[in-house]
Amino acid sequence: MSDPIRLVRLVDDDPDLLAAQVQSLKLAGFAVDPFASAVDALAGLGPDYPGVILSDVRMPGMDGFALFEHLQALDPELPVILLTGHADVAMAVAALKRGAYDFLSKPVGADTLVAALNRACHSRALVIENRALRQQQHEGLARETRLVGQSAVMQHLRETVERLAGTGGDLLISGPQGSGKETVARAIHRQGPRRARAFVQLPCAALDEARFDAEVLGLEPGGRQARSPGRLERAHRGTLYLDGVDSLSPALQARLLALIEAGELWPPGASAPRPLDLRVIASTEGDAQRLMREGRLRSDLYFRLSGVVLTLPPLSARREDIPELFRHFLLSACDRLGVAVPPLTPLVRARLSGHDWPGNLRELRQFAESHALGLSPFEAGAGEGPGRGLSDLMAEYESALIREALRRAEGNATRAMESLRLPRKTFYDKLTRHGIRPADFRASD
Ligand SMILES: Nc1ncnc2c1ncn2[C@@H]1O[C@H](COP(=O)(O)OP(=O)(O)OP(=O)(O)O)[C@@H](O)[C@H]1O
Repeated sequence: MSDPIRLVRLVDDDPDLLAAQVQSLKLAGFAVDPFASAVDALAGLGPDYPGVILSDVRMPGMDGFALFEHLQALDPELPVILLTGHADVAMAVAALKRGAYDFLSKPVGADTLVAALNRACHSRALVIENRALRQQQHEGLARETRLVGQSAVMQHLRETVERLAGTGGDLLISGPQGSGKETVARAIHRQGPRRARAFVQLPCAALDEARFDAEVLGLEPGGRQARSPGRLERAHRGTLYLDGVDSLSPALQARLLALIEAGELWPPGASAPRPLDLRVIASTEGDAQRLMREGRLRSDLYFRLSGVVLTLPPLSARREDIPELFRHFLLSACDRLGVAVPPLTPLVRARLSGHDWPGNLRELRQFAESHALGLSPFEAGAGEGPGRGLSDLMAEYESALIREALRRAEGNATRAMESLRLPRKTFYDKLTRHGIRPADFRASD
């Protein structure tokens, strides 16, 4: 994500305090719109306001709590920070439970205020970005995450997804690599009661002790709150997808479970806990019960999640879906790359019907994408120089995909690695092999 917009609508009926706060926030780099009353602050405010609200509580006429109620009705995801006196703390805690972003007891130190506003702006930017992405999906990208396939297994799966989505409960999805676990989890989220909230993926394979605090809790080394919220906080009221939960160490599984079960988070320095309300969907590559027996999945976590277990079959068990899936991936790729749809050759057809697809849908998708790019190894020969064999073409394709992922992630190696779903070591090995440097994809300041 690019840097968030640091825009604050500031409400205080005391003109001196208002002027002082405007000045200090501007000095800290915020754009500030000051208002002397809640009614003025509401005027002209739409549901997609890109900034955040900072309001005093005690004001004549409409007070800060009433302003919060109006803002909740306008856009429940708009961060509202309330500045309270000692006497209002109980009500402020109640407002927090109803969705206020934070409250700060007066007098507030400049650092505390700036840190809270930075976090709120970041969270707002994520919400706005998510909305834009959702909009794009509705406008055509929906087919990227549609559950394609007419086999009996797929039809049954679609019905199950629809039924489970409505229950809002936690669940576990198991299936071989690339078989569609995340796609199914997203479909359940999208059709469920939390669809307007975030779907946050947590790639468990990438987490060790050090990265757990940063990724899950949004903490910097040393325990300070980072500018961007952790994934748990981002998933509040939405769905948290624990991708490959069995790859987390047992100790981290226990920590994660304790956090989820507590139903609240205590960011360092916070005056009250933040509520944490999650739907948890976890995935494992192997059979979850076996993983539990082998000690790779803690039994308490298993029992929390295993009320419903969905098992996805390998692609080889539903071969009749292969042609439709291939067409779907090919059309999506051509659309995205802006290239004409290449014809299906007998060799490609033979591959589709003859290969076992151990990498399941991901492998089929990559095959369709390489065909869209004219890199299909089975079509090599015409137009390709002598000596360019299958492995050259595959290497070229792999390098192109990694570069594209880094470009999209603006040079952020972790994000690129996650989007490619590669383990850290494999990703860095590939960077070395192809001579790719993430820094080359970062915008120069
Ligand atoms: N039923 C489906 N219809 C269309 N596309 C699908 C379907 N299932 C999966 N895909 C696509 O196949 C690819 C792999 O799917 P996904 O990432 O959901 O698998 P996964 O099981 O979560 O993978 P991993 O084991 O690596 O975590 C993705 O590109 C996804 O968009």
